Amino acid sequence: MSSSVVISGVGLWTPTHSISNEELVSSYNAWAEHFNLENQTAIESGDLEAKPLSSADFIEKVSGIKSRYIYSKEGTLDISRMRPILEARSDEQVSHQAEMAIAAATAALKAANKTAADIDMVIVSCAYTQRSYPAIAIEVQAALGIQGFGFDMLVACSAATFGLERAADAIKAGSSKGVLVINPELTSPQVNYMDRDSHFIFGDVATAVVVESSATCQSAHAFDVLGTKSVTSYSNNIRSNFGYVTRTTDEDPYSADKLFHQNGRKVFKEVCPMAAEHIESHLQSHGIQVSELKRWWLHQANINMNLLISRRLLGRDATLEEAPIVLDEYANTASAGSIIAFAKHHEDLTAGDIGVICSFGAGYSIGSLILRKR
Ligand SMILES: CCCCCCCC(=O)SCCNC(=O)CCNC(=O)[C@H](O)C(C)(C)COP(=O)(O)OP(=O)(O)OC[C@H]1O[C@@H](n2cnc3c(N)ncnc32)[C@H](O)[C@@H]1OP(=O)(O)O
Repeated sequence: MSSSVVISGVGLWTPTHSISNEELVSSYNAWAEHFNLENQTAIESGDLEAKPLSSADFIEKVSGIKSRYIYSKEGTLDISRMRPILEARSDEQVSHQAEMAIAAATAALKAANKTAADIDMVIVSCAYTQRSYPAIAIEVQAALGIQGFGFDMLVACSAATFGLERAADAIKAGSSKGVLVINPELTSPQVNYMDRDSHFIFGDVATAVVVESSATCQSAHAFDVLGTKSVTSYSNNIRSNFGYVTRTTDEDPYSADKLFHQNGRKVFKEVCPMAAEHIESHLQSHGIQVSELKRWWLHQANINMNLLISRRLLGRDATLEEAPIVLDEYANTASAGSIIAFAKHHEDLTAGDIGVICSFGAGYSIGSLILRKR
């Protein structure tokens, strides 16, 4: 029998610190009230807009998010700062993002029953890297003692699925024996905790996946990769203008447009049908009916988006068993969300069960993998 591409292990690293909606809203509202008091005259004369108050009930109702993990909680809720404090590290120390990546990668290797010697390609794939070079992937490669090569790639919310497609292609082509795809999503430095409409959306986490050939697989919970599909379509509705060019344009590097910002309603309206059509056409191209799907490991941006996407395809709401939700605990973790759902909800499937991992978000970018339990 010919060999296939398999996902043989997944690892999840969760930060120890978390912030509940109530804590977050209490800090934001204290900051907003302080801002409004300090700027009372300008607000009363109409020169400045008052900062509106946030609400924990609103957040849970519109997003399904109850809490989020954060790499460093210190400073984030302090109304004189409103951003995390991360200690600066020397060139000789492991970088913050590599530390997260190594923890998730180590867990993935263990789950796959593999060691560093079985891997020859490391992809660090996420929404942001904390520096441009040397690549975080090469730092991780060195720390784990992997021979071969590594590189970073950025595709916002679809970084994990796009990275997995690159890995699957390398295994299929025979150019790699084992690939680690790692998603250290350190989102908190880019969250605008002073923006009522987006302060609640993101959390920090790291996930990692081992991709190899069925010929070398020694895992009890492996999945054949039946197909991969990636699509992008340019949109400004989710954007961050943060970048190395800012130094030369003399703009304020801390201004709101340099942080995550979005037109959430438009994203919701435009991305849901795109993601539903993407999943349907991907399944069709493999002769698989939507009704045959045992599990949907969907991107975790908003519970209502996930319900809408499954409803469009199933004609009813997917159950939590069919389409597990992790964003109540983790919030939106950019590309890692669908992989967290996979990490927490795959061991109960039986041989032959089919599931789909699907990401959707900034770019716009949509990526999917059809998996079958071995
Ligand atoms: C930092 C890391 C970045 C990672 C890379 C990027 C990865 C991604 O692509 S992730 C982003 C993907 N984006 C999405 O999936 C967004 C999809 N959209 C959504 O989830 C929703 O639109 C959501 C939750 C943002 C807002 O929900 P929605 O129902 O559309 O509310 P919205 O229209 O904004 O506001 C409704 C009302 O509540 C108010 N409101 C907004 N925020 C709040 C709040 N926190 N508290 C109270 N009221 C609020 C609004 O002002 C509005 O009032 P009005 O009706 O008077 O204008």
